[in-house]
Amino acid sequence: MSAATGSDSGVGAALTPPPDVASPVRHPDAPAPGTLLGAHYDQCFGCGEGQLHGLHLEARAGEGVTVTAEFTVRPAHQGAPGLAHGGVLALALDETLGSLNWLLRVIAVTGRLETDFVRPVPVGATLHLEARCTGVAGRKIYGSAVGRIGGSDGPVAVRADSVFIEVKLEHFTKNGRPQEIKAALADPDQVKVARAFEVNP
Ligand SMILES: CCCCCCCCCCCC(=O)SCCNC(=O)CCNC(=O)[C@H](O)C(C)(C)COP(=O)(O)OP(=O)(O)OC[C@H]1O[C@@H](n2cnc3c(N)ncnc32)[C@H](O)[C@@H]1OP(=O)(O)O
Repeated sequence: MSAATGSDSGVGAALTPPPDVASPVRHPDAPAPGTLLGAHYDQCFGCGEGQLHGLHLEARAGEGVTVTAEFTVRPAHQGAPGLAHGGVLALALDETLGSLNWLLRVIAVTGRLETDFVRPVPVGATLHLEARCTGVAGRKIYGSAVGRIGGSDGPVAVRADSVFIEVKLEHFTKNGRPQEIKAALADPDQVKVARAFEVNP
């Protein structure tokens, strides 16, 4: 069996929520609309301040189960001369969609991310992102996001649909490299963040 077909988990699964999908429920303890969410991990390439060339994406809680975020493209993020790499833009969408989990208070990882690149995004441009959870079906969390340039009401440059899959904290402690796991578990701020993601911490 090839790596690509590993467990066959989710292969071919649609990004369209099933008919029995439930509306997402904002957790009562979710950060208030307007709150800056902060990094879920200092070393995250999407949001961590500890990553020199990372995106340093800043996400903010919105109404319901929505978030907004901003990311300014730097020279380290280029694919073509003067233009953001598509993978970096997909990362920005992934990270913004992942931030929805702060509002659900669920730990989840990206299962599938489908991205449309609509306009080139130059170095120096700020990508204004908005994501919303479109439904929850069992462990599957559906979402959509767009990224605009030229302002928060500017034209759409990128968009994505996603399915995140809810996991337990053990997903990270069992699969991550021991030295980073040990450091994270020894950091009270990191443990606090992990608890903020979990229902009934
Ligand atoms: C400390 C700070 C914390 C907070 C940490 C937050 C981190 C956020 C980081 C940013 C986001 C990322 O980049 S996360 C990193 C990138 N992603 C990953 O590394 C994930 C790697 N994949 C996996 O580990 C696994 O495949 C899982 C966990 C996704 C699924 O495995 P599993 O747990 O065995 O689940 P399984 O039973 O197979 O499937 C459960 C249900 O989900 C569906 N499903 C499974 N995979 C997919 C898929 N790819 N696309 C669609 N649907 C899928 C199945 O059809 C099934 O639906 P049904 O039968 O129930 O209908």
